[in-house]
Amino acid sequence: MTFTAHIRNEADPIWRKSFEHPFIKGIANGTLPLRAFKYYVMQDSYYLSHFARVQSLAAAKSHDPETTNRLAIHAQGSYEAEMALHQEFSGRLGITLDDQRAFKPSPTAYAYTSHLYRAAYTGQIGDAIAALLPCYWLYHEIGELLQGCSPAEPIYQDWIHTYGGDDFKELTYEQINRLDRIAEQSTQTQRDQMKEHFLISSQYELNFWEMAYTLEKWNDLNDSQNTLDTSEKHG
Ligand SMILES: Cc1ncc(C[n+]2csc(CCO)c2C)c(N)n1
Repeated sequence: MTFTAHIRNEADPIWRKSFEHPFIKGIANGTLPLRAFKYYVMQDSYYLSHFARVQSLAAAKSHDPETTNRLAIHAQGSYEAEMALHQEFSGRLGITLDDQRAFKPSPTAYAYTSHLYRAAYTGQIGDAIAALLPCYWLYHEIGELLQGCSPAEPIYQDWIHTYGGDDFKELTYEQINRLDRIAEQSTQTQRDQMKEHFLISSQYELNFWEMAYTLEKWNDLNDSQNTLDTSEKHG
C-alpha cells in the first residue's frame, strides 16, 4: 500500500463525517442557509490567503528546482483561481466593504491556518505537503460525491463544479504522488510525523464545516450568553 493510501485509510472515519456533515448535505440539496455560506466564504478567503503562503513556504523548502517551480505555480493558482472565485461569490452574496472591515478570523480558521504554518515552518517539505494535502484531496472527493446534485441555489451549484472537475483532480494527484515519493525517502519517524499533520488537517477540515454551520464565535466573557446566571439555583 502506498503511504498516501495508508494515511487516507487512517483518516477515513473523519472524512466520512465531513461527507455527512449538514453543511455539505445542505449544499447538495440546496437547503443550507445562505447566512452560513456567506460566513464560510469570508472565513475561507482568510484561509486561502494563508494557504497560498504555506504553499510558498513548501516551495522554498524543496531542494529540487522543478518542485519549487510547481509549488510556486500552485500558490499562484490558489491566489488567482480560488480567491477570484471567492471575490465573485462575495459580490453575489452581498458581502460589503463594511463586512470585510469588521471581519475577524474565527477560532477554527485561525487554528487551522496556524497548524499549516507550524507544519511548514518547523518541518521539512514533506511535513508541509502532508498538512496541505487534505485540503486538495477532501475537496476533490466532495466534488466527485456531489457531481450529480443540482441544488436550486445557483451559488451552491457553482461551488460543486469548482471542485468536481478534471483540473482540480490533476492538482490533487500531483500532490498525492509528490508525497508518496517523499515518503519513500523518509524514515518511519518522519512518516509518522507526516501522518499526524495529515490527520490534524483532516480534523480541521471537519471543524471548518461545523464552524460555518454554527456561525462560530470567540467566547467573550462580557457576552451575556456566556455569563453565569448567579440567580440560578443549583443542586
Ligand atoms: C478550508 C478549505 N479547505 C480546502 C479548500 C480547497 N482548496 C483550497 S486551496 C486549494 C488548492 C488548489 O487551489 C484547495 C483545493 C478550501 N477552499 N477551503
